Amino acid sequence: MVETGRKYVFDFDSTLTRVEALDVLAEMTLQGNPKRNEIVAEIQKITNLGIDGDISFTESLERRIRLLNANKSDLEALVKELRQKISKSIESNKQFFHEFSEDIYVISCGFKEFIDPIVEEYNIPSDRVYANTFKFDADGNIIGFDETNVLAAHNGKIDCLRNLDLEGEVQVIGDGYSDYVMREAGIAHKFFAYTENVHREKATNNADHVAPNLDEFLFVNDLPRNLSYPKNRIKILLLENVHTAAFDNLSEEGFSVELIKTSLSEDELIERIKGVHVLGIRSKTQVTQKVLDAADKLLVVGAFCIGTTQIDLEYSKKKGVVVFNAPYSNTRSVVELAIGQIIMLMRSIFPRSTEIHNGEWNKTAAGSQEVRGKNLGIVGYGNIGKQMSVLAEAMGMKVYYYDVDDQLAIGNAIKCSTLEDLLNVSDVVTLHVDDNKANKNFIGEREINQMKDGAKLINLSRGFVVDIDALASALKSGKLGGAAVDVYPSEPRSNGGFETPLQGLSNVILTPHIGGSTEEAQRDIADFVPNKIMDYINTGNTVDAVNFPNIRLPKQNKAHRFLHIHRNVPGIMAKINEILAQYGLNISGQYLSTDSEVGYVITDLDKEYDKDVIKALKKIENTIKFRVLY
Ligand SMILES: NC(=O)c1ccc[n+]([C@@H]2O[C@H](COP(=O)([O-])OP(=O)(O)OC[C@H]3O[C@@H](n4cnc5c(N)ncnc54)[C@H](O)[C@@H]3O)[C@@H](O)[C@H]2O)c1
Ligand SMILES: O=C(O)[C@H](O)COP(=O)(O)O
Repeated sequence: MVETGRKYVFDFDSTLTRVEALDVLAEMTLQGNPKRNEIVAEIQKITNLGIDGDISFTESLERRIRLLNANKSDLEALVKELRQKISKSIESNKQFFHEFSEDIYVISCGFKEFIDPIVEEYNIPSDRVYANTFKFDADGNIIGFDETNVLAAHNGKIDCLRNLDLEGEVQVIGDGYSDYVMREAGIAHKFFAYTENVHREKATNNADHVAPNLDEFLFVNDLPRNLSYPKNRIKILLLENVHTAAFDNLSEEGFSVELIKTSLSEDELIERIKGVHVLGIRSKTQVTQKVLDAADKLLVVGAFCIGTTQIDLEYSKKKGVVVFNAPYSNTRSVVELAIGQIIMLMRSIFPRSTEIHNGEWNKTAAGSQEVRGKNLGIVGYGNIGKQMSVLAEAMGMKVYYYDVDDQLAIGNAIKCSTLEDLLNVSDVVTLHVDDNKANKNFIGEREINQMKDGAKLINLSRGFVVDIDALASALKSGKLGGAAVDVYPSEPRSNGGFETPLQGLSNVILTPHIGGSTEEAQRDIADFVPNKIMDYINTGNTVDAVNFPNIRLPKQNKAHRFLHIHRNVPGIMAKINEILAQYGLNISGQYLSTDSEVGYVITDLDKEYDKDVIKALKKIENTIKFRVLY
């Protein structure tokens, strides 16, 4: 970073601090006043009218001071309060204010009495703070302001800056009308609309650049900063109506997030993925090779669900794109639905309910049985299968399970060594195998014929697992006594029309892939997946990534972190370390995790180093991705 000869002119209220100081003062002085809320609202209204230029600033100041009813003794408490209200990204970038102190000015229509003590801590001395001053009476009451000060007049900042006659490029950073007019009048060279605390259209519409925080301002100017890359520059695209809490979590972290209600087709996604750093999807969106090739900035795919076969995991890895999912958040929701379905199917509740809807009373015990003592066959004894086992036993069912992996029996469940054994014995078969494509048509005509006559089949796993035509025939012929189906070989991308051969069949419960769609599950996923995403973006952690070498990194402590993803071919590690040694870097930690395809090396090092090392590391043959974090 180079000394630029620029001058930086900061506004105070709602820029350096998150608040308008006079509003805070009003809140304090009017405590106990029965009309407090009314007066505070009036003061805020007048503040905004002044900031937006709808009334003259002098008028706004006069009117507010009249309503304030403040005393000199209140100012100490105000300063104390303002110290707690420094803008977040200003506070985290103190280094900039210290290093560039000589070039930083504050020009504010606020008052030196409270600005000076605040900005002093940011190395800005009183003689570089241009602001109004109060007038007090003999008892210390604030009765007005120094009217001869240029800043007390309408558009006073223009005159103030003109009088300063600063050399070099002058950049103004502020949130309001009075700031951008300095640029408009030609006294400042650039105006940065600062939107970390308030977003004023008049300011943003007239800005040379909108800075959602100081990180952005420092990044654009290549100035020393606390963050390697401003978070607002990280674009996140969330599809398939993921819970809005995910949007809130990621936006609050400072990322730029877009939420789309539906899934997108491959072509649409290819169009939208450009410039996107993080893609959030559920089970419908196909992240194919073509999509990944079009993704020029993609770092992470977050599957806001359990299944991940909709994502080309191997190709993502080759591209250095890390994939996370939510392996447990909706487990319980699926299990509860399946339990409900077992009872509904065994009691033939849906046919009885449909009859009544059609105006028919059919009280009968035919085809209605208790679940107590019946055999439940669980196919796929993973997270969902095991919870099913516990709840079904609690209802008095006898549980049998079959899994391709060696799974430990929970409770009194009985392990079957073949699928056929399980199918032969079960009154209800429930499928919870994973979404592995090898499970296509895993349950077909042959397997259905191995089931007991009149048995029920439940599929909440994946649509392709069951040959749906074979299932429809078995239901029509009476071989099976009922089915509950939540997933289909082909599902629409958004809500609307849908057809399946299972429609209209008796004792068949059809649901639109809602096994995991409960408020609780979606809310939990909306915390779980964003946390994984943020951890990877902010620190490089890949714990729980489904396609990538997992690594839990220690906290970065005043260090810069190099993240190097490469194809796992011999000699890369040696090359990385050769370059680090060549540039004489002081390494405080190095971590490596590999699988057969990729290697992920993380190096923590002292802040001071020759930045050319980055170019050299990026040039190493077989490098897939490289990032610097601080
Ligand atoms: N309907 C929904 O809304 C919904 C919600 C959540 C999960 N799911 C689906 O439920 C399924 C299970 O989820 P989970 O979290 O329990 O997964 P999991 O990975 O924990 O368990 C799957 C189990 O199936 C076993 N398995 C795989 N293929 C098998 C086969 N051919 N025969 C026998 N066992 C086999 C695996 O060994 C594993 O133990 C997944 O397909 C998931 O996508 C659907
Ligand atoms: O994989 C899953 O978790 C389920 O199939 C749920 O998927 P969804 O979030 O698209 O409903």
